[in-house]
Amino acid sequence: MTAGESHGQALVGILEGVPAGVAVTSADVQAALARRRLGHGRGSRMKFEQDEVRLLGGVRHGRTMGGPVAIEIGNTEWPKWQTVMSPDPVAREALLVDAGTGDEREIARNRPLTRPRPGHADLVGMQKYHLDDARPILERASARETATRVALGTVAAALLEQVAGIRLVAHVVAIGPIAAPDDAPLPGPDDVAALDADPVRCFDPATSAAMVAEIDRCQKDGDTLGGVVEVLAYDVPPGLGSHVSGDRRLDARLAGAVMGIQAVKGVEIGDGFRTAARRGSAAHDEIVPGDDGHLHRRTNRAGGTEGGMSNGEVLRVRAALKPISTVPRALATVDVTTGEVAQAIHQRSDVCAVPPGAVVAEAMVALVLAQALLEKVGGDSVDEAARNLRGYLEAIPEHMR
Ligand SMILES: Cc1cc2nc3c(=O)[nH]c(=O)nc-3n(C[C@H](O)[C@H](O)[C@H](O)COP(=O)(O)O)c2cc1C
Ligand SMILES: C=C(O[C@@H]1CC(C(=O)O)=C[C@@H](OP(=O)(O)O)[C@H]1O)C(=O)O
Repeated sequence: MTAGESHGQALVGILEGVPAGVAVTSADVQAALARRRLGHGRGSRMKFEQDEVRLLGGVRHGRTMGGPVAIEIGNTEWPKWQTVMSPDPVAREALLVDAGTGDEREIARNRPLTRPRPGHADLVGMQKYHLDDARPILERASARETATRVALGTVAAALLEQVAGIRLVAHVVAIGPIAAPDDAPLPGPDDVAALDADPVRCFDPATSAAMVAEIDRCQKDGDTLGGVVEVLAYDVPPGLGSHVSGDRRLDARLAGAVMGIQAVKGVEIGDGFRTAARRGSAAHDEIVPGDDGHLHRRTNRAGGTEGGMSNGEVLRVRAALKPISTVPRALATVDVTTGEVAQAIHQRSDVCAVPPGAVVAEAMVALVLAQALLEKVGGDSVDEAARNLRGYLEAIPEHMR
């Protein structure tokens, strides 16, 4: 669960069900949040605002204790917003459009937002809550909230690695029309530093350069871009999730969690939509006996799930993000106070949020996998969960592994 607004004092996240003994520190969370701030095409806010992390509960001396983990992320821009976003009532005069400061930015902050942006939550939110100002809607719709998901995802990722050796990596495979070749090598878990160093989190250098150029062209044109990200999870044991009901299927749970990220409009597991165009003989992953006495797959088109369960292959989840809806060359809308045609709100925004989208998608996959792993193996501590996992895996007959 997360709470907090884009320009509020802080965001707060609570993660329940974490076993004791997961090694995690504020520095780990801070490092994950720093990765979410990276990416060519991010707006000016990413440069001047900082994420101030505080582990408020559930962790002692660098280890979880078994209770809910609570993480606060302070917004360092709060002093500028403390009147506009004050939780307690403020004097009416303080909210007048020009509260006497003459400062253009102050005036912009106080002005009611009456020109809803096509593609954002503004208009439908105003309709739903009977509002004539979009502020209360966009504050919570904003993807600022994804900072909290990444913070909680850090705990989930630590749990996955420490219980099961599962490691995740996320990368960008397309920005606008520029896509990495289908046969480009996949990044492994040891390639995270290289991806962090790439301006668009793309593993293919030539594609990365073309993506940066496309973002620059787009910015010059006063426009915005979307794209496609991919999350890979290595060493996921078979049997997480379940075939027995739709809501327990791992693929369904991954799709729901990833689709829940702001701006995500499509989710694929494995080859997803491309599989739909193939014949069955070219769509599935044949099972072959290996020289090592274990079972192997010739391919991994399924992307690590069959029948709603992880199948032991690398998990591959893709998400399509639409272009940012706060378009600098603003789109047509209506001013809801006058009914006149107008240009949509635009003060500042990201040109492209696909690289941070990859980091957020990784966090969501980590959260889903952590829950599915604990459902499978149980345990109140990391050691107990790891022991249970070993017991489960050892009980799979040798010739079936
Ligand atoms: C990391 C990230 C950053 C975003 N930055 C912006 C932004 O600067 N401006 C904007 O209009 N939308 C931005 N968005 C997208 C909006 O939050 C999103 O489009 C909006 O909440 C409406 O939800 P929907 O697109 O899922 O329908 C961002 C999304 C993500 C994942
Ligand atoms: C603050 C973040 O992203 C924000 C997400 C967002 C939106 O509408 O989703 C709009 C922008 O905020 P603002 O309008 O204040 O510039 C982004 O900067 C963040 O990711 O930390």
